[in-house]
Amino acid sequence: MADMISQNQRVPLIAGNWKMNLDHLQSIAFVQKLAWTLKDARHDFATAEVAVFPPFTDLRSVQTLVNADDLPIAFGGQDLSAHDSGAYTGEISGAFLKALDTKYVIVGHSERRQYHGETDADIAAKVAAAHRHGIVPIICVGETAEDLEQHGPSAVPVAQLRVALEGAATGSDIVVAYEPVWAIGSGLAATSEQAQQVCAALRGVVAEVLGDDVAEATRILYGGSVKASNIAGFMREADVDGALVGGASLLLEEFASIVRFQKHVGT
Ligand SMILES: O=C[C@H](O)COP(=O)(O)O
Repeated sequence: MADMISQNQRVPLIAGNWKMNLDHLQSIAFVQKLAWTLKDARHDFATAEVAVFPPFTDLRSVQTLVNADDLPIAFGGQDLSAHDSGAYTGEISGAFLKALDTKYVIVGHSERRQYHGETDADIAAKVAAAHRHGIVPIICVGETAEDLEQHGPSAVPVAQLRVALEGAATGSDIVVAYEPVWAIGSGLAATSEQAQQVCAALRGVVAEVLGDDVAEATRILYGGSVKASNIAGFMREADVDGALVGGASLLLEEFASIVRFQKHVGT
């Protein structure tokens, strides 16, 4: 069946990373309004999956709401520990995230690399931890402005992904997010052509490490100053299967508009 899988069969994922914004009460209001807005707009969730990534302290509230109202919105953690339990003050285990029904976890976000000194090896260990607990890691990679100048657009993200995939368990799902650091929160998004070039190279790494079938089925997202006004260009690209959205994921109407831009699936 491998040759039957095409990029058109990858259901796009629009993921909203709230970073350190919205407390547990605000998270309930936001998710409820997002669900209403998408329902009013008759959003077809089969054509674009929606996920939010609240702070850890919000996850139980979001889970309770999503489960009680049976909302078609996935949620995940912004990070997890490489360890399963023990004396690791401040860390959150994949087991705890799984117990709250989290489907995804962001791993290796550039803010974790920059402010918490996470290395590629740490990130590989976190990918392994996510898979141990049945959580899909969204593996973030991306180059800084200096990397771009010195090595071009693909070299650093490709090298980062190669190491991160050392932690991936055979047969377990992954999502990759290409987030050029210079585009995050800067208002200066990559062009859709730049995103396509790097996402295609990243798909090549997935193929090399995990095989062609996995590469064909893996969603690769673009992140960095995504807005309702530029999502269409990214989604037209063959190797871009959605977006990891930061600032715009906190703006209800803006985020709903990004979600509603649908790539045609199964055509
Ligand atoms: O995780 C999301 C990214 O860091 C992108 O953030 P941004 O959309 O605010 O540029």
